[in-house]
Amino acid sequence: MSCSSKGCPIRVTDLGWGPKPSLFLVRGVSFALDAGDRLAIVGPNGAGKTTLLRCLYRSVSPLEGQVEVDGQNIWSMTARQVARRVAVVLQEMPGDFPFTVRDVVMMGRVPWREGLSGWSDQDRAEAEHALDHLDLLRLANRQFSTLSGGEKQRVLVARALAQKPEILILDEPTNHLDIRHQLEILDLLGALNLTIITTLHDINLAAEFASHVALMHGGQMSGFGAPETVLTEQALSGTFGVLAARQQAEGLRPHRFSFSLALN
Ligand SMILES: Nc1ncnc2c1ncn2[C@@H]1O[C@H](COP(=O)(O)OP(=O)(O)OP(=O)(O)O)[C@@H](O)[C@H]1O
Repeated sequence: MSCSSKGCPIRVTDLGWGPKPSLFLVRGVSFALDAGDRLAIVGPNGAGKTTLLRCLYRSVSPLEGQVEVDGQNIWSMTARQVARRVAVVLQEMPGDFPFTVRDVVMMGRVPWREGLSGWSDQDRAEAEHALDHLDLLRLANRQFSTLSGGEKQRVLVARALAQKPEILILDEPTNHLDIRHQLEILDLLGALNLTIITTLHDINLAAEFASHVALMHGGQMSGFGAPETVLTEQALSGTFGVLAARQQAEGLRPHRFSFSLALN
């Protein structure tokens, strides 16, 4: 597997992390993605999805195992080197801070800034391109804090794209978005030619979006592979404690599920 403009491979081997050695929140997680693959991580609340992501974007150092980006352990790289290859869109919204939308998107260029130099023409061009791509040019001079949740989310995706990453990691990118914007953002992400790793709570959206699905439960990855292999009625029912029923195939949407509470 080699690096290209179409994203970059990532390999996770026997990964484990917790706030202390006696408390692992994720453990024994292994998987590999090739350049351009799209992974959706699904699982119930508290399964360890966000914790796993934190290990992948070098926020916390694993207690066990390793994460390699294009064959290189991310902890043998500087934070800046990783930030040039891996961008992150998190659930938490920055608080009430006095930046415009354009300022926030420009922050994506920080890993590329040399020393104390100001923004280069390329930095400005990449930020404008990202603003345009997310249909944000008309909001570029607005204060970020005045935006709706959905608009903020799009700005944070634009900031990540301005970073020109090869791997894009997202934690619930469809949070705060109405159904139209959910579909739009996944459509946009799917067209990016990057390696994408995202948590998603909506199983049907995950099945449509992803080339690979990982099922997380109790800090472990209980399934990994193609959506049609991993997302079975039995696996979903067991993992989420519900009754999952696969619906009749509908043309381009063969993996749709409906869910109901399991009766004890
Ligand atoms: N620093 C910490 N110390 C102790 N427990 C923690 C810490 N961070 C997270 N946890 C716990 O670890 C578990 C996994 O949390 P995590 O946020 O990874 O789950 P998640 O699958 O992303 O959940 P959700 O779908 O609700 O966002 C949760 O029970 C959480 O309370």
